[in-house]
Amino acid sequence: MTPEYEAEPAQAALVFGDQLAVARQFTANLAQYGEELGLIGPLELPRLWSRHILNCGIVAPLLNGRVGDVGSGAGLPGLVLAIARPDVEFVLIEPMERRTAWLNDQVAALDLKNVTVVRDRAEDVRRDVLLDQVTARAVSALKKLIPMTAPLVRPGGELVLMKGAGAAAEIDAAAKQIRAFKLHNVEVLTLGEGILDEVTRVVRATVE
Ligand SMILES: C[S@@+](CC[C@H](N)C(=O)[O-])C[C@H]1O[C@@H](n2cnc3c(N)ncnc32)[C@H](O)[C@@H]1O
Repeated sequence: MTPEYEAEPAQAALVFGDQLAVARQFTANLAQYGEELGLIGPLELPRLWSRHILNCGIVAPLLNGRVGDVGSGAGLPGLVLAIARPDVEFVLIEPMERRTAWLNDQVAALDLKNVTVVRDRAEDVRRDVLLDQVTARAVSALKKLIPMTAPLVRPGGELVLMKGAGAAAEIDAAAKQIRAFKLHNVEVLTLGEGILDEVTRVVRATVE
C-alpha cells in the first residue's frame, strides 16, 4: 500500500503540462518505495510535491540539448526534469548502486526514452562527449560542486545548480573556483515566484 503523501497541488498541471500523468506516476512510485530504499526520509512525504517534485520541475524551461544531472539520488532533479522535457536528453550521474538501480527501474517503468543512467562519480565520468548543461541539487557547496561539474560542460555551455537561500553567499565563497574554472555570467535566478508556495533558486553560469 502506498503511504499517505501530499495531495497533488494545482500548480502541478502548470509545471508539467501534458507530462502531468508521468510526473504523477513518478511521485506515487517515490512515495511508495522512496523511504524503504533510503531515497527520501519519512518527513518528506507530506511535502513531496511542493518541496521536491515542483521545486525541481520549475527548472525545466531553462534546459536544452544534452543535460547531465550530477548526484541524481532519487531522481531529483534529473528524472523530474526528464519527465517535464522529453525533448531534452538527460544523463543521470550517480555513484551509488542502490540509487542507479532505482533510477534505471524508473526509466523503464515510466518508459522514458530520453534518459541514460551512468554509475560513477562526476569526477570520474568519461569526458569524450561534453554536455550542454549540468544540473545538481543537494550534492555539495558551490566551491566543491564547481570542480565536480564544470569539466563536464562544453565551452559555452552552462551550469544550472539548484541552491537554497544561501546561494549568493556560496557564490562569494567560491570566487577562487569561479575564476579557476572560467565561469562567466554567474547569477542567481529565482524561479516559481507567484506560482509555487516555495520559490526555487538556481545558480546559473556559463563555462568559457
Ligand atoms: C544528498 S543526495 C541528493 C540527491 C538528489 N540530488 C536530491 O536532491 O534529492 C547527494 C547525492 O549525490 C551523490 N554524490 C555524492 N558524491 C558524488 C560525486 N562525486 N559524483 C556524483 N554524485 C555524487 C550521492 O550518492 C547522493 O545520491
